[in-house]
Amino acid sequence: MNTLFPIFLKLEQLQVLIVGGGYVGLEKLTAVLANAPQTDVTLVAPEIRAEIHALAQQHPHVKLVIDVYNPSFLEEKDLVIVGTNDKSVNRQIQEDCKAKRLLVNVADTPDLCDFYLSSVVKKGDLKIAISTNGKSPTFAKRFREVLEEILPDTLQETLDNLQQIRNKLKGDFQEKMDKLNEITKVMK
Ligand SMILES: C[C@@]1(CC(=O)O)C2=NC(=C\c3[nH]c(c(CCC(=O)O)c3CC(=O)O)Cc3[nH]c(c(CC(=O)O)c3CCC(=O)O)/C=C3\N/C(=C\2)[C@@H](CCC(=O)O)[C@]3(C)CC(=O)O)/[C@H]1CCC(=O)O
Ligand SMILES: NC(=O)c1ccc[n+]([C@@H]2O[C@H](COP(=O)([O-])OP(=O)(O)OC[C@H]3O[C@@H](n4cnc5c(N)ncnc54)[C@H](O)[C@@H]3O)[C@@H](O)[C@H]2O)c1
Repeated sequence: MNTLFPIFLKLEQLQVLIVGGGYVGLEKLTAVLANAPQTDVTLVAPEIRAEIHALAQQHPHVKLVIDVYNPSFLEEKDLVIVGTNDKSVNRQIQEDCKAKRLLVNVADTPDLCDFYLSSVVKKGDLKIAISTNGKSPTFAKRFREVLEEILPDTLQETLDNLQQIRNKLKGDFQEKMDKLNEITKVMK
């Protein structure tokens, strides 16, 4: 049973720390910015890949710090993603986060994660997050590609129309719900 509870974070209102500036750091920073480009992200590592520097130049809210991790980096942070190549450092950061009740993801160690990143399907305002319960990120990626292919581009128009109708509907909550369920019946 997949007991993960999905939520959609307003990440641009939060302070994110990424520790590690290698491939994993790049992958996770890319995932954050692809969804929430204005997020305040601090990325700390003694060595930071050139692609990360390039991303930071395009995203003014990304701050790069060339340093090794120490607990002071956790101050004022809401969410932490860890991906150094030193397992003992990763474990130490996870323990520091737990002590401060910060939510933490240790990218290559599911047992140490409070949350996983998901594969994300985007069609305009529609966003679908895919989880395989950690069983196969590659399956999640492939399934994202399948959904991206089959979802029609007209979806955004449908959502915009539905929003307009929703804003215009009069009556109490139940009446509005009945009307919206009626209009969207064709989708079944
Ligand atoms: C979805 C996505 C989101 C993202 O990262 O943005 C994501 N991984 C992606 C890609 C990917 N990651 C890996 C490969 C190589 C092939 C393979 O192993 O399959 C590929 C494929 C590729 O890159 O092509 C390696 C890998 N990943 C994890 C482990 C450790 C382990 O399983 O023990 C190892 C092995 C390390 C090793 O062997 O040493 C762990 C996790 N990866 C997760 C998410 C979480 C579970 C999500 C779920 O429930 O499915 C979880 C648990 C934690 C987390 O990272 O949050 C993103 C696809 C985005 C997209 O394209 O749509
Ligand atoms: N590359 C992948 O796709 C992948 C996938 C799954 C798991 N992993 C595992 O994840 C880990 C990281 O992989 P990678 O490819 O990003 O490694 P990498 O060698 O490219 O990068 C490691 C990063 O960690 C930083 N670092 C090391 N010690 C640090 C410290 N004390 N404080 C802050 N930063 C520190 C380094 O400066 C570097 O930026 C490895 O253990 C790897 O086996 C990698």
